[in-house]
Amino acid sequence: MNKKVGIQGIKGSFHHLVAMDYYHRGIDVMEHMSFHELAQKLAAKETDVAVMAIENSIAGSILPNYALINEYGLSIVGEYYTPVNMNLMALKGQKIEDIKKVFSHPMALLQCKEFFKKHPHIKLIEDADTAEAAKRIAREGKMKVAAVASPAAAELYGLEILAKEIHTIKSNATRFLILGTERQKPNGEKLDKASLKFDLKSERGSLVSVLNILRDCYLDMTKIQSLPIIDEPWKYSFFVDVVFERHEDFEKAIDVLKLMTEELKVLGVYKNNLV
Ligand SMILES: O=C(O)C(=O)C[C@]1(C(=O)O)C=C[C@@H](O)C=C1
Repeated sequence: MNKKVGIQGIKGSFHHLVAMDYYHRGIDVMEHMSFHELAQKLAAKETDVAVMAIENSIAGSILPNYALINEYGLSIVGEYYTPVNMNLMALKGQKIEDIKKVFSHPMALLQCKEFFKKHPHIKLIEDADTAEAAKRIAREGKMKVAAVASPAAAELYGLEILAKEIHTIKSNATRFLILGTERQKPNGEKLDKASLKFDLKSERGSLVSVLNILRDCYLDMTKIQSLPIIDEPWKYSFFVDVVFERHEDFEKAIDVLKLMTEELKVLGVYKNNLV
């Protein structure tokens, strides 16, 4: 039976392209129109795994997604980094000057801020998904509006690309997480990366003590993200990614961190895919 892979958005979205690249074949892609729905359906086991964008090299972290992973008790079983190519597309036969409104996912619009500064006559409107915006323009036959989406979306929904590669920096890339409901089982791959979540009191030196443990256990921190604990003002949760050579080092660090932090959770141990 095919694996049911949840994505945010529809076919032609960046999530869809990642699902295809990551799994190659043997999957049924399940479309969702929000990250919340994506997390909810995975937690309810209506899908087997989910692909979720977590960070873009221009636009930064998608903070609510950290909270969703935590809230729904999801497990990170893999990660995938991919170049992201943003394009302005509309019904055939128009020029940029004809376009009055552009629809796209807020993360996509953020990645093209510099381009739109040069076209101030265009109104930017946030949408649920890049590909869905493209599909809707095609379906409704709307002139004077455009979408920002992948070349695959232009092709799938029959739109013309008016301006290609409009993202601010050519090396634009997004990190995606592959999520499941259970910890990644040993699969022959070297699982050399982990994501942790813990809470800290705002006390002098509490964070630096944690960082010292990571160093002493030979863990290399690749990311740290804080998020407010909403019912305890001025207290924070920290989401930390680490890479390591030896699993024993990671286990040792966890044993110590359990004593030093509150609510320590291992969100996942998986293969480092950043090469
Ligand atoms: O709308 C899409 O196509 C998406 O897959 C969403 C999303 C995101 O959430 O960051 C994915 C990758 C790109 O960075 C822009 C948008």
